[in-house]
Amino acid sequence: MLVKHSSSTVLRRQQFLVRTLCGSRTHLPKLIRATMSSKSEAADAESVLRTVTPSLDPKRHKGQAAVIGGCREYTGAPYFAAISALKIGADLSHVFCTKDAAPVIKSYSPELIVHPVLEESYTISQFSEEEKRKVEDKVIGEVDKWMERFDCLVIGPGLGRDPFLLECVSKIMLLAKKSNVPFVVDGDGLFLVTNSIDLVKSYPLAVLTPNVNEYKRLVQKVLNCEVDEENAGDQLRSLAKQIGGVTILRKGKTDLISNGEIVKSVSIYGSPRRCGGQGDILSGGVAVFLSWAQQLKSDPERNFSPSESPAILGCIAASGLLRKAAALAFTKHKRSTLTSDIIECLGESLEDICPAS
Ligand SMILES: NC(=O)C1=CN([C@@H]2O[C@H](COP(=O)(O)OP(=O)(O)OC[C@H]3O[C@@H](n4cnc5c(N)ncnc54)[C@H](O)[C@@H]3O)[C@@H](O)[C@H]2O)[C@@H](O)CC1
Ligand SMILES: Nc1ncnc2c1ncn2[C@@H]1O[C@H](COP(=O)(O)OP(=O)(O)OP(=O)(O)O)[C@@H](O)[C@H]1O
Ligand SMILES: [Mg+2]
Repeated sequence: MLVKHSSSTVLRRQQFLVRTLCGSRTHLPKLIRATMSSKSEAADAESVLRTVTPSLDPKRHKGQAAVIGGCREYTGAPYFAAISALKIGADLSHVFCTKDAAPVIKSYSPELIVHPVLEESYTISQFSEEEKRKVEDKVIGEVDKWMERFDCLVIGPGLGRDPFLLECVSKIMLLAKKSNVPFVVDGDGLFLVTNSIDLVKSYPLAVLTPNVNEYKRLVQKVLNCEVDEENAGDQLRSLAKQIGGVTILRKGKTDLISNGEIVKSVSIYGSPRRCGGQGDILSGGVAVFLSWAQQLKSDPERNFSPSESPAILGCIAASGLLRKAAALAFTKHKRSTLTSDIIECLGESLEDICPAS
């Protein structure tokens, strides 16, 4: 069993140090000072959530999200991302996964539309190159016929790292870009993108949501250096700029968000419980809030300033909501808090900030 190392003991120790020191920033431990002094502006996540979340209007069309992910090893991650998108407000949520993963994901919930279309190398190992190309075309075609219905994609939760599957997913990214569909890249999608940065470079509707490992690999590959905690905000800005202004949400105790121009931070709420799957909830949330923010942008009565990029707003809103739901779930379940408990708290948390009526 893989157990995620909890950083809460370290954090508790740091918080204790902050309280016992005399309050001057110059006396704070280096790591804490670094987080506080990085050039980022604290976002008002609740206000962004109120701005971006639409009222429930029966005239609106069905908003659809799709998750590209789910393979033999991982069925939880795509489920968490897709069900979170639904719980937050998507009207339909699709999952495109491998044939082995599909019945499992379907069995978790009848709410999801599950497409068993992705193929891994082992299923085509006997095929000639030409036959493999035909399979690839079929996979791409299966996704393409749905593409125009999607308001946003999440690419990567539980995708795995099979080379043939990742090759197909890189073609799906090209399709999404051609159709101007925004996408959030997470999990193994980031493994793919880190090795082929051009897939997302300069696409303004791409959001990358790296965790600590994924961020480290991105920094090493793109900036050719190590993660610099002392200048976390500036380094994130450089990274996003270097990738042509894509938006990056660097997950951590404080979530940092940049599009190469501005750097925002979200640190309200949160939970000390680090159960796996919280990043998947976040990716589904970013997809929904990003597509809502994009709809706001197209409203002629709204004047969008550069700091109100839909991708940035989507990240701030999703981060604020996930952290609130995680905090609420923790008050109820304490040490036994699981990702599904946090998902159950998404509705109550959003309702608290943006009542439905
Ligand atoms: N219940 C589930 O199904 C969950 C599945 N998850 C999925 O699990 C996958 C991995 O996510 P993590 O956050 O654990 O990923 P990480 O990249 O943080 O680490 C995963 C593991 O992969 C190893 N690794 C690192 N570089 C590698 C490489 N080049 N080739 C092969 N292995 C390498 C690391 O040693 C580590 O043990 C993602 O697809 C993610 O979405 C997670 O979202 C958590 C929940
Ligand atoms: N140390 C922390 N303290 C409080 N909240 C945190 C901490 N680290 C991460 N988070 C919150 O949890 C969210 C998910 O981040 P995390 O680093 O767990 O992602 P992940 O590793 O991709 O998760 P997953 O297990 O789903 O793959 C972040 O957006 C952040 O809001
Ligand atoms: Mg993850």
